[in-house]
Amino acid sequence: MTTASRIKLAIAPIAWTNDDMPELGKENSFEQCISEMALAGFTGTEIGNKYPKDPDVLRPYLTLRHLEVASAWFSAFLTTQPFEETAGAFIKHRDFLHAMGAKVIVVSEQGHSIQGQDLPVFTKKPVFTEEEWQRLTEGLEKLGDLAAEKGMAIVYHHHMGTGVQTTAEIDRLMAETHPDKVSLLFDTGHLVFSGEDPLAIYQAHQKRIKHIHFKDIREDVAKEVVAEADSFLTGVRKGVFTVPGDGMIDFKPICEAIDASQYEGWVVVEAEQDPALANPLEYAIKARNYIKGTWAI
Ligand SMILES: O=C1C[C@@H](O)[C@H](O)[C@@H](O)C1=O
Ligand SMILES: [Co+2]
Repeated sequence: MTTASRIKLAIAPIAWTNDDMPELGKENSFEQCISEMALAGFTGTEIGNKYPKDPDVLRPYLTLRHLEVASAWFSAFLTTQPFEETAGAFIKHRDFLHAMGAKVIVVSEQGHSIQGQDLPVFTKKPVFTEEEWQRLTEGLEKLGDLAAEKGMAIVYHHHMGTGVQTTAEIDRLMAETHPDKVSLLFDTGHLVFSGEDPLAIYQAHQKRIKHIHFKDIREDVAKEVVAEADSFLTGVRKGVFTVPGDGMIDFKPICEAIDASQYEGWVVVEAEQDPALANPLEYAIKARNYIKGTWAI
């Protein structure tokens, strides 16, 4: 199989309207966002806060633009709330994604997360206790069972400012969950921002990786976030993330590793930055051109 027949390219709406900071891009409409995704040459999208919540309303908007739903983010609170609360919200999210034809569900543990708080992201990230690790791994396996009821899989999103951010934390999560129940999302931007080696992580966990986010890092801004003890969201506002090809990450060896693993699924360009400073259509085209030039897709 060729790269182009194994991999589909999507883009996340977070560059147009930011769910973590809805004031960023509030002027950008839903239809502008999805039209510009299609115009830039993408065939998939994730879900943003301006998207219609009813699958029957959303579907025709996307079909008109030849866009599919790749997946969407789900915040779990397995370490801080009774399982039933996360499960109830998860089932609604799963059923929405299933109705939209998605195969994977992005899950991130937000119990104790500081990603939305005004705290230094490098020094105040949570570290789970043994009991929290157990609640997390058992809860994720149960979410994996719920996903499997619909023929879907959960893909865990390691993330800055959370209890699963570093290489050791990702390794532990993978070691302590069953491969048939919990898969992994590989996000280049979060790994490099955290100081991890994305290629090594890809190679270590390639059999578990079922969803990919491509974002690049502006190295000078990443250094400033450390030096000034900035929060995650301050880093985003300052422009730590950008599209592939516009930052410090060498995507060529990563694309080669993805090819070598015969990965089948979505690669989602996800580069949240202030749309008033980085025009979303311009950056979407920049990302599409860079990927075309680096990879045979
Ligand atoms: O996948 C993601 C979803 C966002 O809401 C998040 O904060 C971002 O950084 C990300 O990687
Ligand atoms: Co991501």
